[in-house]
Amino acid sequence: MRARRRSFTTWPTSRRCTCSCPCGCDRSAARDPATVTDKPPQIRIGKLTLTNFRNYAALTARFDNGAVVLTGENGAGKTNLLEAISLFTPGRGLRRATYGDMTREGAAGGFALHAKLDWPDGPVEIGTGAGGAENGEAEAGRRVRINGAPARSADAMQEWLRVMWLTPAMDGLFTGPTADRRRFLDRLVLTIDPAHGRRALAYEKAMRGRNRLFAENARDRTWFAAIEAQMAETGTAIAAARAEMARLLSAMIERAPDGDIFPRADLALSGFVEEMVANLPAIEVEERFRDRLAAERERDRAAGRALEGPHRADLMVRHRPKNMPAALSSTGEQKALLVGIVLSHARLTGEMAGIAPVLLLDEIAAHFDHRRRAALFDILHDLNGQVFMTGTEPELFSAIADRAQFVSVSGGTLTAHTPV
Ligand SMILES: Nc1ncnc2c1ncn2[C@@H]1O[C@H](COP(=O)(O)OP(=O)(O)OP(=O)(O)O)[C@@H](O)[C@H]1O
Repeated sequence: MRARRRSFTTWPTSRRCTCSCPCGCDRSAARDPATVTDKPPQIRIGKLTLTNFRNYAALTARFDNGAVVLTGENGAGKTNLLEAISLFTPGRGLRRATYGDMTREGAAGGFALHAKLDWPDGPVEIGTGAGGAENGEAEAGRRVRINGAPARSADAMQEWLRVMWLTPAMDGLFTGPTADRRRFLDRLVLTIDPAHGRRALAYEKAMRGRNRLFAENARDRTWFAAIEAQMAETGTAIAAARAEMARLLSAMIERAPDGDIFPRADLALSGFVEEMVANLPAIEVEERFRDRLAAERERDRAAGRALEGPHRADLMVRHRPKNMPAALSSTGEQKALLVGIVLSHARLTGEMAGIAPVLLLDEIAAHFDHRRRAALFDILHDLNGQVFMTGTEPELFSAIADRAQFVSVSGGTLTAHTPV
């Protein structure tokens, strides 16, 4: 299978993704073009194994359908299962918890997760795990294996699987702190462009270095200039990637066939660097950002941190039909808006990464009436990606009774059951 690839065209060539992934770089030459279809292929998690993860001591689950409905009482372990799947991407998963918290209470040695992916040209095995701190040592970091061989970083998983999620904790995204929207935006970027995580880490490292110099009351101009050049370079790349994502996603939202069910969103970015990126070549943005950091060094010294930069950017969303900020929309409208963004992003991922993403939709059905639920299930089916949905009552999913695998979750075990 040859992954269909498109690159983020506005980035400077030197900052384009250079990893071996299907996001716009040189991967997949060995794949068979004969299997290319109009829709991106569904990459399905066929088998999932959890060891000492949250309330699962040892679980092996098999999924034989593109739509999986997980139902069970509160506290049964539905979200824990989604969280486990969200760890087949870089980062700390959908709860952003510590590895210690993810490890089953009382278990020594951390947790382990394993997924067998059904790729069109054969199975791919991904294993990941973390934790296992002993004698008060720092928690051990994340380990990743692909087809049995250790991977250099968690980024490697993105070559084989793209995962995006929507959880009830994100219901307040438009009204909550800027940091949550920024994180959401970065997750949207990362799902399509695996290099984004490395850029963010490099920027944060440089910024922490500068903050440390402030804390030590250092005044070495050469040292500051070197760190600020790093911040400017990586910060501009971050802002450019975000701006490109906003542009591509907006174009996809425009094309969305379901705009009347899930209202179209207008997206914009605010932030010192993000706003420059929209109007100037990257090289000039980088220079201006570097100059600004130097010029505002004393202001930042007084604050103990950088007061401007991509770490302060915001994603601004408007409800187009209502022509008002998303934050002023009703709870249901905000949820519909967010679902619309995630669906358009899933389409974009399919087009750009060449594989349909796995979607994790926690308690997705609860907010919507029957008509919207039925429409959502049709759209998800059409997207062709594997989707895991949770809910306390199977009745909420009656509209896909004949198209989904229904699984009942209880106390760390899974049982297949017949839909109602
Ligand atoms: N590290 C851990 N070890 C053991 N159990 C844990 C751990 N972390 C969380 N749990 C337990 O996992 C259980 C299931 O949580 P989960 O959030 O998956 O439930 P849920 O089925 O999604 O429920 P709800 O419908 O209320 O959202 C909780 O009872 C919680 O106490």
